[in-house]
Amino acid sequence: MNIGTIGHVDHGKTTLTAAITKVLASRGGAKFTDYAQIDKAPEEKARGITINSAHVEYETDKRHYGHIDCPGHADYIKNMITGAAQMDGAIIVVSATDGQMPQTREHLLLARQVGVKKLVVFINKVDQIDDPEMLELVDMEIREVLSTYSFDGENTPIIMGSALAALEGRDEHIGASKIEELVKACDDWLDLPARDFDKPFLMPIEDVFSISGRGTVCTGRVERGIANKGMDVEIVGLEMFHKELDRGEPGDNMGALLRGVKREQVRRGQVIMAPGSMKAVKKVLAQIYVLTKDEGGRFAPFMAGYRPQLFVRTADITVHLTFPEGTLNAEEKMVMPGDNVEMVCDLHTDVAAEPGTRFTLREGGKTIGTGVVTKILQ
Ligand SMILES: Nc1nc2c(ncn2[C@@H]2O[C@H](COP(=O)(O)OP(=O)(O)OP(=O)(O)O)[C@@H](O)[C@H]2O)c(=O)[nH]1
Ligand SMILES: [Mg+2]
Repeated sequence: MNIGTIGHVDHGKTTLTAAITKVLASRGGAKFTDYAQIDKAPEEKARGITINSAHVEYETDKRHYGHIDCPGHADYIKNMITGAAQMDGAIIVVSATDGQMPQTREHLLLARQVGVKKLVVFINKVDQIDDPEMLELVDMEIREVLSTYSFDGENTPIIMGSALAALEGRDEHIGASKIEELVKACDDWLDLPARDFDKPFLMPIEDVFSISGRGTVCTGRVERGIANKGMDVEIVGLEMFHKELDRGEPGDNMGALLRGVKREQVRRGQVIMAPGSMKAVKKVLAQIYVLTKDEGGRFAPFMAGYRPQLFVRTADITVHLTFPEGTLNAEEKMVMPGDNVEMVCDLHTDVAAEPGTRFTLREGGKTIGTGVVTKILQ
């Protein structure tokens, strides 16, 4: 299972990550990774965007975790939107001295939008708080914020401790024992993601051939689900047909022979999928990260009405971008390189998509942004 630490700057995400590896290393479930090793994360290239992030791994009695920690706010934004390291669940770190802060909320919102269903809260730096009532207040406040962003504020486990104490091997009652509690809460509360194998079948069409006397063959790489010979499939934008597919699994490159389908009816960019598993959409709401010029993006800002190309799987569609209804000063509002912004995407042709579908935006052959669908509008 993939998780990560998220939360406001300086609240202790990296210290906590190091502390988890230290505590679990003491019983053989991890290799201790010190603070300095985590924060000196190697640069990673993800879809042309540089994301600085560190990955550590550890094992509990129940599960194996891959854990991501990013060094900065911008890296979290990019990571969540691109899904460079997908999080199936997260640990939100909140310093007891500050309580929830703007980036606490921003990370919660993004986590929600990219499909993280459950979180565990670690209230950190309790070594600096003498007043127990203060901790109660932080507890109440964070439960309220969780509910605001549609998480289960009432039942989400909240653990209070000190990552630094755990890392330094002192004050067991707020240190190591709280890390044990945190890890146990992750095991018990966070749900394992559905495996790609168990999801409905979907294959983006890369190429189309026609074999005379037999029919039309579409090739592509299976994104998820299993295809079995003879099963019914739907081609988005086409009606349902009864087709013959050989078994295909996620990751397989395959060709699907579609009898009765004409060459002209299918094209690159469409998807073949389990009937009814996804809809063809024309208009969606999306969270978009706009690349900076150093990341190869635009030099100048853009405004509502901007029309880049949207790339999703094998499809390439012109998109018309506007601000959501109710945006203040939408006429004059500018989107700057480096911004994280919510926009309405009006697609020139429809495409198979659902909340969580990721895409990139390109203009004149260069990637200028990356996004994730948060809502289907039409
Ligand atoms: N007193 C105290 N200080 C802590 C605790 N945990 C972390 N710190 C300190 O808080 C500061 C920030 O900790 P980091 O772990 O770097 O915080 P971060 O959330 O990773 O920060 P960014 O990655 O920059 O957003 C450091 O000086 C830590 O030593 C704690 O439990 N108690
Ligand atoms: Mg950090």
